[in-house]
Amino acid sequence: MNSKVTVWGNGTWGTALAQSLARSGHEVCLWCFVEEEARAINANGYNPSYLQDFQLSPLVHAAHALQEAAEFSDYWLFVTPTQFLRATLEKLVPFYTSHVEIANAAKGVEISSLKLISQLMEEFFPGAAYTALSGPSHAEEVIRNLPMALVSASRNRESATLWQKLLNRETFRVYTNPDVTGVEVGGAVKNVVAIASGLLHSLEIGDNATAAMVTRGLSEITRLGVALGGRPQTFSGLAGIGDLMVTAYSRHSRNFRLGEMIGRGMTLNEAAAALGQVAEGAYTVKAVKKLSEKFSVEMPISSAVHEVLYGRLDLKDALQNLLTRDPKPE
Ligand SMILES: NC(=O)C1=CN([C@@H]2O[C@H](COP(=O)(O)OP(=O)(O)OC[C@H]3O[C@@H](n4cnc5c(N)ncnc54)[C@H](O)[C@@H]3O)[C@@H](O)[C@H]2O)C=CC1
Ligand SMILES: O=C(CO)COP(=O)(O)O
Repeated sequence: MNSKVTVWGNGTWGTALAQSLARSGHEVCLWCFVEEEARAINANGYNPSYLQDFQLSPLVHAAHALQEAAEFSDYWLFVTPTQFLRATLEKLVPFYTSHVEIANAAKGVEISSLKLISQLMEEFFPGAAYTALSGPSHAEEVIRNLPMALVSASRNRESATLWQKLLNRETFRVYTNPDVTGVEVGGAVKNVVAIASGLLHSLEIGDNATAAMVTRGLSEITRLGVALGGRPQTFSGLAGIGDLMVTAYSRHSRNFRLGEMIGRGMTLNEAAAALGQVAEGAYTVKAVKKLSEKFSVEMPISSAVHEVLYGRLDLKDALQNLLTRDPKPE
């Protein structure tokens, strides 16, 4: 089926997803927060700000006007950074109709409300069909059409299957999953562990230490996910360990690179500016800290990342604290 899809967000991931949808023959309206970027994409056929080296399919066109993008299609795919999503959704309420199928491919937890993205969508579009798309998927590889796989998670099987059909191709494999909460927690919190991985990398303390930290990181992601209602098995799937691996071990990862830069001496603000792209883990960690307190979930790695980024704890002291915790069963 060839359809029309609106992609809300022309950052690195939105641009790669738009191109991927066009490769499957879908017509795409790529909504741009910045008006000049929409103009430049339509004039030159590539995104001047993200993935500049890649010519976009003629099936992709850009729009800045919310109404134009909203009325273009009944398939709305959000790729807006999480902390900006509320302001975007507020403006879209007047254009929403019950025909619209909503999907989201951004990863994070809203700091102000501690809501997952599915809960934010429910706040603005009560009862809407909603699907979370998540898994190991660096945009830099997707835009080059290299093979990957992700999860289409919805409580409504028809919606999960609909997005699977829209997106699935040989190089873009899509698996359905009913566990929206688990998939969203996995995608959001792995970014915090990826920052920890970058921090450890800067200390050059070895692969063993990173493997141990990432594995214990998966434990705390799972603990939080299950406390919020997710299924344990989701965390051993693509949206759990799969995404954790690709983010904690890849040079493409914004979160890994942010952690590495901070570990080498930059402040958070300096590292974020040098990155020039969103590293969601730096925001999600604030929400995770509050959630872990609210649900009494022990999350020592996330807590250490929070202290290093926002507290006064030196990285080496944070590591020392982790290494000297009381021994316990796995
Ligand atoms: N880059 C990647 O490979 C992947 C990213 N993601 C997730 O996708 C989401 C977007 O990430 P990227 O595309 O990498 O970000 P990016 O940093 O490349 O782009 C950020 C986008 O946000 C827009 N923006 C800036 N201020 C805004 C505002 N106030 N309101 C609305 N939009 C605003 C920018 O114009 C730009 O389009 C994040 O949640 C990220 O975790 C998920 C999978 C892969
Ligand atoms: O979510 C991602 C890959 O699946 C991208 O992670 P980064 O934002 O750290 O690059």
